[in-house]
Amino acid sequence: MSGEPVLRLAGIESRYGERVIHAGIDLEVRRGEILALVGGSGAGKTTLLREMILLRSPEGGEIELFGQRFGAGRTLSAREETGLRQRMGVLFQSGALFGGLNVLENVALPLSEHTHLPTSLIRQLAMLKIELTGLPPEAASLYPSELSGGMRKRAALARALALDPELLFLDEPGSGLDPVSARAIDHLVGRLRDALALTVILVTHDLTSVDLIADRVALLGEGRLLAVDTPAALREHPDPNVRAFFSQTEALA
Ligand SMILES: Nc1ncnc2c1ncn2[C@@H]1O[C@H](COP(=O)(O)OP(=O)(O)OP(=O)(O)O)[C@@H](O)[C@H]1O
Repeated sequence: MSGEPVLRLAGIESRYGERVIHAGIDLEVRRGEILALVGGSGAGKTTLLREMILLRSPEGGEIELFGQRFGAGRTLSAREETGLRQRMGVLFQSGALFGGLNVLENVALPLSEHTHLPTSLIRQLAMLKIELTGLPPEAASLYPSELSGGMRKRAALARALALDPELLFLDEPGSGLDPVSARAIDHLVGRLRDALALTVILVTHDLTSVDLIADRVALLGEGRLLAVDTPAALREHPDPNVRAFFSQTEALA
């Protein structure tokens, strides 16, 4: 993976009141790669994810997304923000599907909000995304409460892909799933990355998932990035804290 960076973090500082969560994070995410963001509970993964998806502004430092810079010193205009949002898809941990809408309506929603396409075309595009995520066509008319955990993740993924994003954020995609379903989601993410030339940022606790699909891993701890490298290299890393993260996490798994 040697694509140009689509996302760059420079000196990111994040605080809640007096509490420092990030004390200077530098990271580049290259086009076409799957980068896993890992770290102990409370390390600040979700906070960093929220900053990357424009839901939170860092207290210091700068983010460059698709060449556009923003952060503590520069806020985006509403128009710039909308432009960036349309180029990224987010799969939230909860799935965040609307319970009152069926799968087709959930997946069609971003298309009806952000495009002026005719309804019939929106339905066709939504069906395409539903099928891309491995759901059977019959699932389109089901409501979230009628889906299994794995199907719910797939439906949420179909919605995240609705606007053909270049960059996909996945927050704990395997959470709440049995190991077989979690591995199926990993394989799906890997296939979608290849088929759609996506760049993927994956926040996870699941090291099996990291080994299966991540090209690189960024390990957060002590307010900084302790290491960024391939999963194999991090297991052999010279810093014992980095190696310890992997052995402790594996011992707990
Ligand atoms: N809105 C908030 N206000 C105050 N403190 C917060 C807020 N959100 C998160 N924190 C604190 O910031 C720290 C980092 O939280 P964050 O959720 O980013 O970590 P995480 O690595 O995603 O953790 P986990 O793996 O447990 O989800 C935690 O100690 C958390 O309690």
